[in-house]
Parts: sequence; structure tokens; C-alpha cells
Amino acid sequence: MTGAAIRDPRDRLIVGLDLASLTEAESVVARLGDAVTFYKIGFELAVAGGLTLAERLARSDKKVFVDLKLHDIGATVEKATRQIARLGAAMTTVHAYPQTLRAAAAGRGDSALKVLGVTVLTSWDQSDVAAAGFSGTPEALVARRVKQARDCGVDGVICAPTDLASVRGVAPPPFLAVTPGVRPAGSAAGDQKRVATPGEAIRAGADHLVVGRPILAAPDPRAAAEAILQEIDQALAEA
Ligand SMILES: O=c1ccn([C@@H]2O[C@H](COP(=O)(O)O)[C@@H](O)[C@H]2O)c(=O)[nH]1
Repeated sequence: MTGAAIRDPRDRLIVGLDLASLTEAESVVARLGDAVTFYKIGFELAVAGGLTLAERLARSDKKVFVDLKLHDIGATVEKATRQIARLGAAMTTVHAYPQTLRAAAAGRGDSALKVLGVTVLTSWDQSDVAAAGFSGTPEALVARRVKQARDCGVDGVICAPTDLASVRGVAPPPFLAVTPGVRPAGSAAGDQKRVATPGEAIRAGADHLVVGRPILAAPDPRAAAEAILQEIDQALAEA
């Protein structure tokens, strides 16, 4: 199920478990309880044994996004993607370069895993794009990478919520648009540079929102997640 068809706000919110140990991650999952059904496991937790948690969550009643942003020679990316599919993950990421995208699409095969191409990191602005050696704006680079992701056979992209209007112009649903860089009004942006609120992201066409620190660092993580779910629900009702 993708895009407009996803009406339960819990299927839209992906909580990033950016934590240093399995113990901490398991404690957050327990605290969030049935308020959260979708988790992301990235580099920090993955190197602390997080892939075993990914497998356990996927075998329980949760969905899991294994966010390893693969980028390597094609054979390596293809085999790694196949292994991530075997964990039972619902989503994974590769950097949005054509060779890498095609390899990941091959590794996914006909499994249920959704492969997403990372377009331009949400922590990048114009100066970071230039420093990395690319000409043009972040928006232009995102648009180019979305077209390449679509043409290379992956299932969607990671983009900033502020990119969604142009992303949706190039790749309408059911192509997935998943957005980190989501900040409830008043919460600290941290190192994120292209940000929007949960409501803005949903109204602009995001399928799923990834939220880490605004929930993990909150005094009451469950209440913070529930406030975001309420905002998502409100935005869906307006759509
Ligand atoms: O462009 C990207 C790609 C991935 N991320 C990941 O999303 C979360 C965001 O966490 P916050 O604490 O809500 O900022 C984090 O795991 C990143 O690795 C991203 O932010 N931007």
C-alpha cells in the first residue's frame, strides 16, 4: 500500500532508532508501544547489533527500514540488498547513482523490500552541494536523481520535505517519497538544513516521514510521537 491509500497515520511515521545500543533501542521501542509501528535502523545502531533487532522487529508486528545508504560496486550492492530483503525489512536505501540503483533493484528482485534512492541529504544546502563538486541547486540535483531512480527501477526516493513539489512533478505515486528533515514547530533543526513540519510534508505529498531526535530526545517520547501522529492525521484529513 502506498501514498494516498495509507490512511493510518502510524503507517506514515517512521521512527529513527539512532541510538548506541540494543538496550537503549529496545527500551525506546517498549516505551513507544503500539503508538509506533515503523522503525528505521541506521548506521549507529546497525554496528551495535541493530540488524538482529531489525530481524526481530520485522518478525513481530512492526515494519523495519534498514537505512544503510549502500554505495559500492554493483555486485556488492546487489548481494547486500538481497541480504537486507532476507532480514524481512520493508525498506532500504542506496545512494542514487545509476549503477548503484540498478544493482539494488536487481538484488531486491521480487521480494517485498522497497528500495529507495537517497537524492541529496537533508543536511545539505547549496554550499554543501557546491563543496561536493556539483553545479546547480540542491533542487536541480534532486530532480535529476529522482528521474534516474525512477528509470533504474527502484521503488522511490529519500528527499527533503521541501523538495516534494518538484519530486512529485517528476515521479507521482505510487513512486515512494520518504522524507527525513521533519521538525514539529518549535523543535530544534540540529544539523538538518532542508526541513518542514509533519503537516507540511504530508500535504506536499510525502508517503512516509522519518523522525528521530524530536522523538528520541523528548522528555516523553510516546507523547511526542502521538503529537506528530495527530498532525499527520489532520493533514491527511485535509487532503
Ligand atoms: O537525507 C537524509 C537521509 C537520511 N536521514 C536519516 O534520517 C534520520 C533523521 O533523524 P533526525 O534526528 O530526525 O534528524 C537520521 O537517521 C538520518 O540518518 C536524514 O536525516 N537525511
